[in-house]
Amino acid sequence: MNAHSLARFPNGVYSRAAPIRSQQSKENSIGVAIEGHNLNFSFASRQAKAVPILRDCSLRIPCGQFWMLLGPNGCGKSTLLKILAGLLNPTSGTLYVKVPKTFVFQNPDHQVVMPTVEADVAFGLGKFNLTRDEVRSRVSRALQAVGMSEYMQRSVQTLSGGQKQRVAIAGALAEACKVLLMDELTTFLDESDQVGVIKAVRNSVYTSSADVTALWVTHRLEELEYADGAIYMEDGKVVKHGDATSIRSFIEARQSAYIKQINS
Ligand SMILES: Nc1ncnc2c1ncn2[C@@H]1O[C@H](COP(=O)(O)OP(=O)(O)OP(=O)(O)O)[C@@H](O)[C@H]1O
Repeated sequence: MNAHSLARFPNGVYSRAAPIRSQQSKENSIGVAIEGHNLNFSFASRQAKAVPILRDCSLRIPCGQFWMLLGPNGCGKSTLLKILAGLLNPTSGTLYVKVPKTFVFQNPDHQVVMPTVEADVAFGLGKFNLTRDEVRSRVSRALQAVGMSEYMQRSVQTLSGGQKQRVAIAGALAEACKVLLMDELTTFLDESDQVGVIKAVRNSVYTSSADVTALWVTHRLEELEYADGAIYMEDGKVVKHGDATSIRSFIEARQSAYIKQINS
């Protein structure tokens, strides 16, 4: 079994992620963590008709950066993220995602499964044949990256939602994950936990020697201040793709045009 195809699933165990059956790019461009071209995805309706969800989505995210994926409800953000994670297969298109990759679930209780923080972060390391010292060292570096070093011996039941999210991210980092895919992690968190998680991700990307890349789905425009780049989707399509500042201006202009339109 390829350890890199493993993802933690809601049943509380590691399971094999669905393989990406789309054609992988032949040249995995150096310096690129995620690259997709003309990705399409449809669900089958009850009448067995294909309902298009993603249409010709193309994106390119460089290694070692923190990117965000934004767009209105139902535009296809989670579907695209699941395709990048290998949890769904695109109907057509080409895709390259660096491995190991980890999909971090919105509800940390689906991912943080061991009794203590230390045991949970070490949970996925069994398959690597590491010495006890190597395991300790990986766990300690991962917890440091997410600002949770002092929680090593804590029971996970005593952690807040945001702290659990950070432990889930540390688990991925300990396994030398290269791409973190995160779906609206801050939705159910209070403001200080939200900032804690987002800073932990940013710190993991910037301080890691392993060239970690993160893609973060969010509804919150203000979170763009932490991002290097962003992708904006509408109605199953990637409408704009670029640096975080220009995407923010683009979305604000679109929102004010919409408000003018409904007020006129
Ligand atoms: N299993 C499914 N069967 C049929 N349609 C689905 C399924 N899952 C999602 N969809 C539809 O696909 C579209 C995109 O959903 P998706 O969850 O990707 O959007 P989203 O942008 O992440 O939305 P939100 O911001 O509300 O979480 C929506 O219209 C949704 O109803």
